[in-house]
Amino acid sequence: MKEGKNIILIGMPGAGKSTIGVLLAKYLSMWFIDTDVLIQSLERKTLREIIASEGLERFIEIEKHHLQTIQASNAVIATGGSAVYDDEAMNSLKEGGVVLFLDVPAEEIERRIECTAERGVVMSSGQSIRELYEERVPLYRKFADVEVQCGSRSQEENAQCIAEMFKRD
Ligand SMILES: Nc1ncnc2c1ncn2[C@@H]1O[C@H](COP(=O)(O)OP(=O)(O)O)[C@@H](O)[C@H]1O
Ligand SMILES: O=C(O)C1=C[C@@H](OP(=O)(O)O)[C@@H](O)[C@H](O)C1
Ligand SMILES: [Mg+2]
Repeated sequence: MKEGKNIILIGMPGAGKSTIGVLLAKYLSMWFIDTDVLIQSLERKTLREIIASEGLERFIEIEKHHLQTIQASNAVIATGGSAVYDDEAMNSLKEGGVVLFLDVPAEEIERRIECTAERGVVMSSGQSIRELYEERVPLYRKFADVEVQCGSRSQEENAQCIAEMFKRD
């Protein structure tokens, strides 16, 4: 990988972007940015509060704004699962590095996420995780340079395996 390039993680909520991302940054001596944490600290509200007060569409606009203002290099960037709803934001992230889709099967995501309302997931009322997965996978694939199957390995194994891919480059 070219010096200074970012590694951008995309995927479903609960796929492990945040937990694997921080390990990957440690293994590769890179910065780590969690865009959810970034948005919360800049907005001084939790994502759940933003979604509750502003609604889903406005949340996506706020997320887009903050994703477009990221000026990072040599960073692992863990995005929120809804980042792919905005083409411009994703293209601006993609310009700065390699986009990895961390794919975890819908059944495993269902096991990991007990309450989508509590987590603040961008989904319509009555939509199931499986339906959300089917809606989003084409979007994750649209922006991904690499797809990594993360369902059957531990977070450390996933991070090690991804780190090896980049050490070889
Ligand atoms: N193999 C695994 N890889 C990543 N996370 C896992 C794994 N197994 C269980 N988990 C759990 O799933 C959750 C993943 O959450 P998180 O990293 O916040 O995902 P995301 O940022 O993609 O929403 C964590 O609670 C983590 O402990
Ligand atoms: O997929 C989603 O709709 C969302 C995922 C969350 O991030 P994680 O993917 O890190 O859980 C966060 O950005 C927001 O609550 C919306
Ligand atoms: Mg996360």
